[in-house]
Amino acid sequence: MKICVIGCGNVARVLKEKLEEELVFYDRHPEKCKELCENCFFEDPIEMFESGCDLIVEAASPKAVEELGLEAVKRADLLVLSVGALINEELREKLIKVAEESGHKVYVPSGAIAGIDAIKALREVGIDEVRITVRKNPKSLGVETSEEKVLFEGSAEEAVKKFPFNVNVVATLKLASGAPVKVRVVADPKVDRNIHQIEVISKASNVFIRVENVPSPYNPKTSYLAILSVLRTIKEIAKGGVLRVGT
Ligand SMILES: NC(=O)C1=CN([C@@H]2O[C@H](COP(=O)(O)OP(=O)(O)OC[C@H]3O[C@@H](n4cnc5c(N)ncnc54)[C@H](O)[C@@H]3O)[C@@H](O)[C@H]2O)C=CC1
Ligand SMILES: O=C([O-])CC(=O)C(=O)O
Repeated sequence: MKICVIGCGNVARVLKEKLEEELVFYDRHPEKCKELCENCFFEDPIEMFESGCDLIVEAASPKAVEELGLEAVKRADLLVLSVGALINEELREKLIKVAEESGHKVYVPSGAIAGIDAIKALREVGIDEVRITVRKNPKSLGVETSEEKVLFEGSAEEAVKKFPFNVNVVATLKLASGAPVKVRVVADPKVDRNIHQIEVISKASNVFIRVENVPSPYNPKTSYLAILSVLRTIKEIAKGGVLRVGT
């Protein structure tokens, strides 16, 4: 399997360390790819997409999904990590349409959260409410404060606009649940983990999820779990397999 990666940052680095598949990269800053590997990067994303990718992994930014998502999914299956971009219904629908027309898939891994399996199942009875509190060290949220501070309370749509590199998980919750998602973002100098606390209220179950994620090695904003989730998704795609576990 040949995997083409958009973005040569933290996620890309770990993929390079952990995967045995053939990997090639593109980044709007080619010097970042050069650091990663001298001979396996492209300066032009379309050239990379046309080099015969089996899977394109977006590990860059919501902006990259807007700029390159459609061109990517025309040519291969696409895994989107900057899920915040998909909260935009117009872009999401276009991406789905192009994927259908070209016979490709769009994968959205669970990323830095858990419980997507139950949330998808509960959709069958309708979900009344989803709430998430994202708690990170102030440094990860780009603020300075010596005490706990609520930076944001509002909708998923507003949250992803305000914190494009910190709350992609909110968009994942929204896509999985189909319900309104109420978001709080808290800067907490006492924590050194990225903590996501989720409550899902429905007729069939109330679900309470708390993940306390170790930040990833090259970017503390991004939880290591998010990269593990990408790795596992790629391995399951590569393996095919008949046994599918989880909703
Ligand atoms: N779905 C989820 O649960 C999670 C999603 N993420 C998202 O995954 C993405 C990757 O994360 P990291 O590797 O930690 O970020 P990073 O900041 O370490 O690396 C991103 C790389 O992408 C490049 N890039 C950004 N915009 C681009 C564009 N428009 N075109 C080409 N290259 C571009 C940057 O130059 C940088 O080298 C981020 O958007 C992050 O917010 C992170 C954590 C959890
Ligand atoms: O990695 C995390 O903890 C969450 C994150 O940055 C995001 O959702 O964008």
